[in-house]
Amino acid sequence: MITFDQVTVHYDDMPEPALRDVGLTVDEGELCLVTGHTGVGKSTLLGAVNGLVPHFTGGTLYGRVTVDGRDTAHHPPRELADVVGVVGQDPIDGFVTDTVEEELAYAMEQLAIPPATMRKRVEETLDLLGLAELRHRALHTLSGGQQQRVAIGSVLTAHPRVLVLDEPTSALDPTAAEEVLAAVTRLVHDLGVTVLMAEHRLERVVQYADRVIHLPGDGRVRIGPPAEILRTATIAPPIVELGRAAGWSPLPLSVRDARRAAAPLRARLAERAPAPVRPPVLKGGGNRLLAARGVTVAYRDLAAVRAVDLELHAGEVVALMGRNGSGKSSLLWALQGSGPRRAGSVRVHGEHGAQDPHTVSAAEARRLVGLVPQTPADLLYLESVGQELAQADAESAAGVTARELLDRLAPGIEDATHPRDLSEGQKLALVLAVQLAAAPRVVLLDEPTRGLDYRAKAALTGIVDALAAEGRAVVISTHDVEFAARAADRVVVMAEGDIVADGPTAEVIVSSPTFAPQTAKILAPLPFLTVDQVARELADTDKARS
Ligand SMILES: Nc1ncnc2c1ncn2[C@@H]1O[C@H](COP(=O)(O)OP(=O)(O)OP(=O)(O)O)[C@@H](O)[C@H]1O
Ligand SMILES: Nc1ncnc2c1ncn2[C@@H]1O[C@H](COP(=O)(O)OP(=O)(O)OP(=O)(O)O)[C@@H](O)[C@H]1O
Repeated sequence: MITFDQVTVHYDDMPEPALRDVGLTVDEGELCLVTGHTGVGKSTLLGAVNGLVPHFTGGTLYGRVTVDGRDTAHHPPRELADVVGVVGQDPIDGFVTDTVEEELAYAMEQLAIPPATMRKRVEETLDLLGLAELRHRALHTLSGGQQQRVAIGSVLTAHPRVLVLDEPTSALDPTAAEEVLAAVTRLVHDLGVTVLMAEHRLERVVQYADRVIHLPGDGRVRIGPPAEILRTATIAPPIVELGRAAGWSPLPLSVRDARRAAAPLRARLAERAPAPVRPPVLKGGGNRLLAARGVTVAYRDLAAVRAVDLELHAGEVVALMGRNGSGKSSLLWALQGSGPRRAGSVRVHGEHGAQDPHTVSAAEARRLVGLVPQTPADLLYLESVGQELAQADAESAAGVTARELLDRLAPGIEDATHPRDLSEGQKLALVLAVQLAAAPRVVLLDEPTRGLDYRAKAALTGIVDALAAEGRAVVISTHDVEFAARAADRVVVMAEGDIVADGPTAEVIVSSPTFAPQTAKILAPLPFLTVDQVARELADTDKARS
């Protein structure tokens, strides 16, 4: 269905090609997962399938890509729209209309599908993706996850035979992600749709993949069965890390298989008490940095945040979790001061006593509370990476430079590169570096792991740990349960604008079928959250024995 024949893609001004001599064939009805570190060329590979690369991105494509027999060199994306549906990494970028219903119908209108069929498919898709209540909403008023669902829906309505999905679940809550992936898998199994999907959160998708295309980073690709590729890949979900640490063969890829393989491991770990979980940071242990009382955010008659009380203390890393649309971003913007707040108060303790970031100057507010938004590229406006970094350092008083932070998150980005030409993960890493260099008292990160590989997430965990150790408070709104398990001491869960749970990470997420990380699911009832904890425990057991 899709063939790449000796494909090399070279972007102008880049020293090395993004793809080099790639040859591969994806059969009809196959679901292929594309993996690789941040910025290795996954989006480039996906973009080449419908000709977005190079027709829209610039650069040069050598070799030949065909889809359903059509050569993309001679068919621009528009002429492939009846065969290939593409969902890009940033849903807002792809929207062409104003409301949910219009967006769902747009692709079909372009293909001149009869109105009666269109109507039926729009209704089906609204149900399939849980969008019925939002059908008349303006797209720009939707939460990040709601927008991502619309983007996926708008592609599905056209019934393409090939689906190209670039990180399709990055903004979705765990349940929504499962539902969307189940829907995609059904298309593959029942209708023979061919899917090429790039995703960093392998724990969510690997069990659905027929084959994995791994980009090791030199522009080439390896393709093979998931278990075979993941045995040696530098990128692996927790389940695979655990399997490697425990020496399981064959490597299980689903929690169910892993639980079976894990019986001896559970027995060995159970021998030792006490529980190994990282001791929860006591709430109130550090100084109180932020106190929010009765914070209410409403958009006309929709109450997004309802009278929320929240305290943040020095040294805390808090994960803010909850369904799409539960009010997380609205709460963060209200805490930061520039978002709407209908009622309530926010006090941040800075050099000049307790201040409301909403009433001080923008520069002062930045030193109190820093926020990295869900679409970080909005914050990049200079001509080069170097200028962005220099500007951040000029404004900051922190001991670490923005360049140092960037190199820890995404190594190898040159000063001269235009921010526009960075991959999504690289853009995020740049914005994180710029914001964190300012070292505000309270750091708010809205879904900061989109586009980040496991290595970058580990680096981000290290950076937020260091910020906390310096006496700052960090709040991370995230759907990435594996990241939350590693990075956060405390988890706050929101539902429909309320805080419904607040406590130490282990307590809040282990007991939750939605938020439990893979390690917890595999080793339950033992209280392990991460592979690192298991590995440490095994090392200690070995030491005790010898
Ligand atoms: N239009 C462009 N012009 C110049 N360079 C580009 C362009 N698009 C991407 N690049 C570069 O090509 C490389 C591969 O980018 P690509 O977006 O394919 O990576 P990716 O694997 O999808 O990354 P991520 O995991 O962050 O989504 C990156 O180094 C990026 O900076
Ligand atoms: N400008 C707006 N106008 C109207 N409604 C809005 C607006 N912004 C957000 N909403 C609605 O408020 C609710 C909360 O949105 P918010 O973005 O805070 O959720 P979230 O928990 O961050 O979601 P996600 O996990 O999908 O990012 C959602 O139902 C959303 O549709």
